[in-house]
Amino acid sequence: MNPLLSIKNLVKVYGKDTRALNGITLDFYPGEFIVVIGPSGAGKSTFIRCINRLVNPSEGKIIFDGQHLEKLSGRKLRKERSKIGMIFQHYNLVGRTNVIKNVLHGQLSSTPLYKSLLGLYRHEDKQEAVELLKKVGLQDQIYKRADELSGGQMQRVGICRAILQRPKLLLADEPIASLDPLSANIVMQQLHTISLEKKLTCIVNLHQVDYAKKYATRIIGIKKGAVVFDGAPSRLTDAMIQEIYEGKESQMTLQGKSGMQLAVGQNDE
Ligand SMILES: Nc1ncnc2c1ncn2[C@@H]1O[C@H](COP(=O)(O)OP(=O)(O)OP(=O)(O)O)[C@@H](O)[C@H]1O
Repeated sequence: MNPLLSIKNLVKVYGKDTRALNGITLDFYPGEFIVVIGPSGAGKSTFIRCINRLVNPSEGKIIFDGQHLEKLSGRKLRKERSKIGMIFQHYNLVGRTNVIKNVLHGQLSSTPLYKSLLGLYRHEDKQEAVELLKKVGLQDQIYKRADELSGGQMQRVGICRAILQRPKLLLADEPIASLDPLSANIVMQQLHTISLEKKLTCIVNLHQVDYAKKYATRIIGIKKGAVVFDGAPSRLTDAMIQEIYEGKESQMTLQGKSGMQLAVGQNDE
């Protein structure tokens, strides 16, 4: 099987000498649900954001669906980017706009500007938006303003928006970091279920090792901008987790009572 995404020797240097990514080479295959873990400052967000060029890499290649994304700009970049859905930690919804319009924003790249300004969305897009919102249990919130929702509900809207874009690849940058454990559990479950149903390739940054083990088909551990683990969840031993989070064991609970309270704490390096 050909990879959907090939990353070759990806380097990102911020400013003069903050080397956030130190030469990452990875292939991602269709249908994988990949969770990226690592301590705070390891480079997880930078890695995810380089893939869709929200952050421009300093060196390396990003070959997605046969296109060298690192070489693209303008309209060509926007076209390729429209095949990559993104879910953000802080949701990035338009607060004063209602839920369904926020979801329909996922289709903006393929909707003519005048139509989106007039709110003239395609019937099939509206139908699918409603279906998606039902799937995540938000059928009663469709016409509510986004800023009236809870964090967990907002993130579920964020998932629907990304899915309505009909992406080949879904990126999620700490999608549950701002949520309480119960909402986090619901969001992860729904993200996983929808990705499976739509046969999407999904790359998710998480601080919670337990969720990584529960949902990932493959876990990638990043430390100081380099890959230090790449394998099946069953291969991620406690010793390996300690190695990845070296010196931060005290902030990490490996087995919480509720089975979902296993956050790896952030530090302020
Ligand atoms: N815009 C930026 N300008 C300068 N340095 C940055 C910028 N963004 C990130 N960095 C630095 O790059 C390194 C990697 O940061 P990044 O946010 O990618 O890590 P992370 O693993 O996602 O961390 P966290 O889990 O805390 O979000 C850190 O040293 C960080 O301070």
